[in-house]
Amino acid sequence: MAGANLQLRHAYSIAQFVPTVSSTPPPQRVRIGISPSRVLFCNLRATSAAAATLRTTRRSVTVAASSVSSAVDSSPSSDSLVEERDDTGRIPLLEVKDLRAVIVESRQEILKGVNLVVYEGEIHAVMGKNGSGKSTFSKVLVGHPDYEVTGGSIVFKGQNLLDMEPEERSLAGLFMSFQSPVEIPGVSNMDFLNMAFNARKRKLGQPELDPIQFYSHLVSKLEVVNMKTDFLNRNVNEGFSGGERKRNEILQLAVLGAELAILDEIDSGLDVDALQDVAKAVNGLLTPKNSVLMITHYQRLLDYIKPTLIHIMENGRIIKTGDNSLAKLLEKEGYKAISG
Ligand SMILES: Nc1ncnc2c1ncn2[C@@H]1O[C@H](COP(=O)(O)OP(=O)(O)OP(=O)(O)O)[C@@H](O)[C@H]1O
Repeated sequence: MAGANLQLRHAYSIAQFVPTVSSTPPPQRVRIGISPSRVLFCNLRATSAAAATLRTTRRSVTVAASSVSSAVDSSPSSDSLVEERDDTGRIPLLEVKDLRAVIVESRQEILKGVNLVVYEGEIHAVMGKNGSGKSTFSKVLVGHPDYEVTGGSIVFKGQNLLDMEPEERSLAGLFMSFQSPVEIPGVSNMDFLNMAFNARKRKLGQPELDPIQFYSHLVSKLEVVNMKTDFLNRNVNEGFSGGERKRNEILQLAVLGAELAILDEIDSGLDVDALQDVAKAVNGLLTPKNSVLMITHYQRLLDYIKPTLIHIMENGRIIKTGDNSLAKLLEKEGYKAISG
């Protein structure tokens, strides 16, 4: 299929990025022509061609790579645990400072000053009531065109993320697993992953793998997520159960790698075995150099993927940060124990 244009009858999560398919509700089915050579990242699912049409969350104001001294909001309720964190000599992977963002169409402000610092090798969990802004925060990080950043800064590996297109963010090492991964009928999982993998290799100036070499690489990753090889021949996410889609997302992460993996509710819809498999896979991908930012509603995920810090988001801000005891408190007493 090399050289042939693929007609992706259902764009992958491009459906969540391409503005021509506007934001309400995010369509699951769009028609888009895409060349294999242009599939740069299956994580952001933005092609070079598609990305050119994206409205980005780029901000006109130049943002200096300013330091963010605390991982928490300046709110008095911030947890002392973070303030006491010894950051000496540590390299921040992600620094978010006073981030504000609105929905492009309605101009409604959703993020109202988010502060967060993630260091290399850390796992951060973001929790919070429905509608508090968790998914919006993660989508703004990857450059979702539904949102416009109106203030603050995001620095990733010392670079101003807000000056980067979604696909550049992906190349820089951001991966996002969406709550509802979409289908791409007509494109096998194997081909899709191979194209995305090679596109990234090309960009990094590294040798590409031919289909046979790539298959060997992929099989080892399948084991990591406990997926059968049958899934490779099936079209991307087509007919996959909710749990299979989540595993497939983690397979993409395993294949492509990322310095910061943003996992939005990877635990939703998973049975206990699948949850353990996915958690094991995520843990297996962790190194002292890469980090995870995961959004979850439940303590059970945190039993398997132990977070360095847990942040509670409320009304578009992080109002509290703490350790695992925060999640346990939530599980026991609900958000009233935190937000009062
Ligand atoms: N594109 C959009 N169009 C309209 N409203 C939006 C859009 N994106 C976010 N919102 C609104 O912003 C608020 C925050 O949504 P978001 O999905 O970030 O919350 P959340 O904390 O992830 O919620 P949940 O836990 O239910 O997944 C919600 O009220 C939501 O309806």
